Amino acid sequence: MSQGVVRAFPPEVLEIARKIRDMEIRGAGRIAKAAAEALRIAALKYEGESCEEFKEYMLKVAELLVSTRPTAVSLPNAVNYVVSQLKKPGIDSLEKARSLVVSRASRFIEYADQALSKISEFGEKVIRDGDTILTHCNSAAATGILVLAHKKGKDITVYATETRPKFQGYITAESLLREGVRVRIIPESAVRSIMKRIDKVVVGADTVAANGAVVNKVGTSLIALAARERGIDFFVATETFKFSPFTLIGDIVPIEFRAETEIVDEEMLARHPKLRVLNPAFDVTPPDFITGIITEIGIIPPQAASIVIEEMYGHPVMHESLKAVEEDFAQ
Ligand SMILES: O=C(COP(=O)(O)O)[C@H](O)[C@H](O)COP(=O)(O)O
Repeated sequence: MSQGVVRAFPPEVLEIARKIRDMEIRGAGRIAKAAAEALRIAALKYEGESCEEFKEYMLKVAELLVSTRPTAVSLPNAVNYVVSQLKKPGIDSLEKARSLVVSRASRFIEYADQALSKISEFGEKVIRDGDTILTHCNSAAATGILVLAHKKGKDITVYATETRPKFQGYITAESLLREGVRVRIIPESAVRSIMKRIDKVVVGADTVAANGAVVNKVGTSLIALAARERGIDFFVATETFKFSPFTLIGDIVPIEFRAETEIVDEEMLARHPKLRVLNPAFDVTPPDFITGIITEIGIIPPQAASIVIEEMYGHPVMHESLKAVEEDFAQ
């Protein structure tokens, strides 16, 4: 690799990174697609002439994107998919390297869109006419299922949690209302008391670990607990690129902790200098609480997560390139 100074990133790339960090682009699937798009733009806008410098520059862009939010594995998975093959032998000209990045980014985005439609089709089958369904936060994968069930003429009612502190439940409610779905918003604290009205739960995922545990918006695991208490089916809707190859070798999924001021205002913090606020953005739902994971390749039991990961990514110990790219990002 050249030791030259890495070029400035295009403003569009910096803007996408900022939007992901500030949650203007949010939700694990959208984050992954935005990262792929940022890599595509970075490749197209590269103005140098050296293949080696291009590779170094792309790895730096990749590193910037991966650093924006820590929990959703869709982000490093998308980035790895787009840039990891730059390390393969034979990528020895700038044009080859650039077209590799552009074509893989486009392919990822196309795959992600198709995956969402397939998830809707598989997931719609678990929804019955007359069902009342609880969802949490805002998940494109979960919402797609509910919209398709409604479009197929099933009379459903959706309970959407507010999802404090960022109120993503409002986004869910509005997108369902636009499609004509009947919606009730509830505070998360009401979940257990309304569970008697619920026929099934459908939520999204940020990461699926090799043991089938699902990392999603904080509060998901409490909803799963309340559903289990009543024997209510709990489904997770997710693309397979949210399955984490890193957990196959024991890596822990990092949980994002966000600013104290999302929970308590500056004035209260100033009045009580000893007060500390914990604001975890995600939590972990154990596999035993999950009825099925609805993916674009079918509905799988959570216990099959490691098989899916090996099929999709190979075993990381056998497949050094994935780890090598990850280490590059960490430098
Ligand atoms: O937890 C969240 C979003 O959290 P945040 O708002 O903090 O990003 C969503 O349930 C998953 O990302 C899945 O969403 P999708 O199915 O759209 O990928």
